[in-house]
Amino acid sequence: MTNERRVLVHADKQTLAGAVAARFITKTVDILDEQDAATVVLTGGTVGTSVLEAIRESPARDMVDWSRVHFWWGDERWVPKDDPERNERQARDALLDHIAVPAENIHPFAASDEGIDLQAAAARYSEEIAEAAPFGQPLPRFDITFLGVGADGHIASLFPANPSTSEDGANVLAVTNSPKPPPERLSLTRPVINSSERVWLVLAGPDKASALGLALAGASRDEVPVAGIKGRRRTVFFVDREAAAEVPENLIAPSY
Ligand SMILES: O=C(O)[C@H](O)[C@@H](O)[C@H](O)[C@H](O)COP(=O)(O)O
Repeated sequence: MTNERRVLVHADKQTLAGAVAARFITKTVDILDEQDAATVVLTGGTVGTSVLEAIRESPARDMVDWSRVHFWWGDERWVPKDDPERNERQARDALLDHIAVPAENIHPFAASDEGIDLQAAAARYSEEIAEAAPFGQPLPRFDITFLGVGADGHIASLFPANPSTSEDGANVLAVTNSPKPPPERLSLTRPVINSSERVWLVLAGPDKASALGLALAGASRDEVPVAGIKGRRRTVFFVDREAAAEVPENLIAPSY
């Protein structure tokens, strides 16, 4: 199988979430057959959260040995720990609080009410990522990284025409001018995201069609950040029909 970006189209958002959940469970079981642990990077956003809910509701859920799965985040909103807008809070409600994953396997960003400022929170997460890396390696092996995609083509908290989007000298960014509220966020940088073995992008709805079409047609990664995303082994766009409206036919994988 090549590392070319693949587009898998599903009838609607609910079907998409169910299909991604099933694929995630199967792939994670396979990874754990070959490795001691599986490392997953979660995304915020409604589609990413729907996928976590579908994993929770899957009858196959506990085929995964959750004790060997680690969870990180691609980005986080700079809000208090228990704010319902916090990606960690939404992921715990959707899945993490419902599976037997050890607390020490969950690696959230700091929250705005934990006594450090945004810049220090970015530095701390960058250090935690580096500390989790195998000896001699700069980064952990991220086996699956989920990303939602904004209508403007943003991924994580990397937004168009924003100098921080092309920042590649750090692992984690402090974002202070996000066009998507809240304005202050924390985000992995593009090189860290692209260090992932697999990047799974999940998007649904007609408002995503333009960004996806542009990205696959070769748009600038600074103008359409999702255009600059590519995993080391696999890059799969899981989309619904509405989001696929501007995807060239030859890029759409046959649906079984
Ligand atoms: O913290 C966030 O807001 C997300 O990480 C963000 O990147 C999100 O994934 C996209 O905006 C898509 O969101 P939807 O899936 O809700 O369209």
